[in-house]
Amino acid sequence: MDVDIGNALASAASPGVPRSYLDRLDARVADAHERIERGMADGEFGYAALNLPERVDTGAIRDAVAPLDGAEAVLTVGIGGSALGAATLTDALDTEGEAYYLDNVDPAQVSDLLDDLDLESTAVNVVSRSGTTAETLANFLVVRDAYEARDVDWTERTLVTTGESGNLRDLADEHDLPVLPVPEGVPGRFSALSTVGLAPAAILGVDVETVVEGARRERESLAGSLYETPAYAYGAIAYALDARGANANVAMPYHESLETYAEWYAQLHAESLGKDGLGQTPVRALGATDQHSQLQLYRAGPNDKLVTFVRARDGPDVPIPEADLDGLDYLADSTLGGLRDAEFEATEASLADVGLPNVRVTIDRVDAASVGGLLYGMEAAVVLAGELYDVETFTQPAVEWGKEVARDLLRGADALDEKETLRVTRE
Ligand SMILES: O=P(O)(O)OC[C@H]1O[C@H](O)[C@H](O)[C@@H](O)[C@@H]1O
Repeated sequence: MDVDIGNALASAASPGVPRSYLDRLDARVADAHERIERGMADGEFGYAALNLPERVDTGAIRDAVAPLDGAEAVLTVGIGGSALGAATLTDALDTEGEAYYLDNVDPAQVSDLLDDLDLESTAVNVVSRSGTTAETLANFLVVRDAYEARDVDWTERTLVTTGESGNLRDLADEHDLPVLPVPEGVPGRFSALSTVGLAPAAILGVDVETVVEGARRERESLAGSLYETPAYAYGAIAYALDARGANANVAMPYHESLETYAEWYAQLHAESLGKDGLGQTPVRALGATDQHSQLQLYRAGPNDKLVTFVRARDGPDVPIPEADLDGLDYLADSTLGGLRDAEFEATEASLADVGLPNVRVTIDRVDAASVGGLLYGMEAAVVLAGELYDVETFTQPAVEWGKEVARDLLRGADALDEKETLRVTRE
């Protein structure tokens, strides 16, 4: 990936980052890079994720998914990092068959989806790093029950990806289900390029080797200067802008197929950097759609955000048919891609015009190699930012707190504290 951070400099934006500060920050980037390389070399928790392009065994993934060959759909049951990386890949890339995700415990959604699916031809992919996540286990039990109710053998259609122990591992052992291991030292939100993210894509015919190859090329670009490393340039500018008041980080891809990427990035960013009272609030947006909703606020609201555009240089296109209509002459000889590009450039210019910092991330195409590179690059950006913020990038204690409390409530514990109430009701 390439990044253009020009519109985030103090010469173009307010808040903006002075070049002289970036030059000084680059010395810290060099130190952070050394720390990251050391963590990678030692396989330290979290840093090990950046080794995945060299370490992930796509052959083992292919072997594990082989029994599911012929499935027309894959239903992944997982949540957070155990669903978002896979969903980003299967939404971005062409698949042979449909990918569905149960990453919520909404009863209406779960039953509607199960009612609609042809379970006979649907593979089930259950993913939980810890093997204990309540939502995932509950959904899996409901899915299993639905297969049994329709007399379809779920054990022949299920693949599990989990750790060495936990409830999910026990279930897999009990029913002799094929199990892919979660990689050592890789937190869920950094697992897109591992068994966790790649297995559903592999079942659906995605060229996962090329995804990994794209990530490997991005890995090769990691060097001790933000001026040489697109991923670090992005991580450094986001960090420096946050310190200057850009407290929101808007991911705005200009490709419908990258809409889920913005969700993936939101988790990666928020869980990694939202610590010790620090961190930008991630916002998901989609170009050109959100030009017709959120853009009003971006241009005319407070200058408290960084907008990150993600777009491909090249891709499929559709000509806009001629129409003999007054006022539509500007569409003559144009294409949908041309219109989208013009809208992107107009949006970028409109934000630059009011000094709202924005960054342009460019990939070659929305294809396996480029998406692999994008995911890897953004992971490296977040790891670098974590070093600059000096936070514990790879933990998520605040999320764990909520998980514990939910479990206690289900076990019958009383509400923790008296909740303050001020109810306003209709007469
Ligand atoms: O893969 P699991 O152990 O089921 O965890 C799923 C998700 O659970 C929690 O919410 C964590 O904060 C996430 O980082 C994780 O991705």
